[in-house]
Amino acid sequence: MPSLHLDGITKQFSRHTALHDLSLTVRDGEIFTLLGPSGCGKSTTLWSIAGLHRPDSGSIAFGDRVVFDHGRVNVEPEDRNCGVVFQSYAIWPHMSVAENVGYPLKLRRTPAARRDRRVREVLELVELGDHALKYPHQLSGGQQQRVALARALAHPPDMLLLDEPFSNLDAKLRDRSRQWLKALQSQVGVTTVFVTHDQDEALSFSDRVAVMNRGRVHQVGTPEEIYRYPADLFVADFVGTANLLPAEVVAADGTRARVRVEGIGTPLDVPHTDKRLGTAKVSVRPENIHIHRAGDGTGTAPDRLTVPVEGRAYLGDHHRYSIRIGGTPVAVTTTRPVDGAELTISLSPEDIRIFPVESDPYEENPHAPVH
Ligand SMILES: Nc1ncnc2c1ncn2[C@@H]1O[C@H](COP(=O)(O)OP(=O)(O)OP(=O)(O)O)[C@@H](O)[C@H]1O
Repeated sequence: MPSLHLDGITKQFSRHTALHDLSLTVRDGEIFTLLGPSGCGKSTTLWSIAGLHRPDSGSIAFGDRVVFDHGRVNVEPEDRNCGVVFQSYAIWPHMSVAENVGYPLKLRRTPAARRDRRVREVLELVELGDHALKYPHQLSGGQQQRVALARALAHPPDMLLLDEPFSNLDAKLRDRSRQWLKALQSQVGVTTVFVTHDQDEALSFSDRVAVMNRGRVHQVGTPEEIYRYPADLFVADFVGTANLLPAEVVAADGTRARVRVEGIGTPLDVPHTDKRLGTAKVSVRPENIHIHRAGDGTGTAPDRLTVPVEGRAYLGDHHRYSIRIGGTPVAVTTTRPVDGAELTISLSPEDIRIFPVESDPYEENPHAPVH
């Protein structure tokens, strides 16, 4: 299966720039997810790969095969050999399941006997072997989506492109469908680009993730890299829950920094590769805020803070507490409940990420239109 290379892709819609000089490499056989808020350009990227949008600059290659090079090459969508599945199932209501799945093969004039064999094969693959003669209205939403997937796989595609394919399914079915599709994808081994705005889906489903905002890629990494080492404030805030606290970097040597966090009495010594000093925000995940319990020297160390509990929620496998550090609302989670009206906490320097505020375009002007 080929890898996928996007180089310098820009796409304008009249005066609006949907993609800014976007470059990405998707490795052979991996599940690569485009994650970002609504309108950030995920679908535009996917459609450009499929040949349904024509970018205004840049190039796209499937392995060594250039399918788009602005002004020079533009391979028609039907010749790119992409299997595409959209959010709406887009299967034909007047055709049976087998006819839907066989349609791309019919278009390619595959002989009937070979077509029937392949249809049976892919229907087995998506576990719909017994439903070949049914019509879409006789199937559940999840089954209809599997028909769409079978149709995308009928003529083995070079790229599988999935645009929010689970978003019409309820939470439980969505979860089951993800697991099932992940197993299927590793069996088929097809290079897959997956679009979602759902961070849980992106983290649980992908080999690697590109986090996008306003037509730009902010970070590419494995789910763990994205979650544990967000590249900037936007990624920290968008992926998972992050408490963002105002801070001041007072010393930095390129490996560690001393940072004063508003509301914490003593400066913290944090791993940090940037040498810039001054205004910053620190991000700390709710599960990384340490709760000190009675009997372990509560309140004696200068880096500890005792604050009122402003809210509490039981969430099945963990408990969440709302507190404030300085004036900032902060969420803290723990698997062991805490009694009492106050919480004593500290921040572990190893779990803190520092983001210089000036360096983050999202932070400078989060609501500016992209032109
Ligand atoms: N055909 C079009 N004409 C004009 N503007 C468009 C067109 N398609 C997309 N856009 C704009 O380009 C930007 C990116 O849209 P895109 O659909 O790629 O975002 P997305 O990240 O997929 O969002 P969503 O999750 O809501 O589908 C948006 O501001 C959108 O309004």
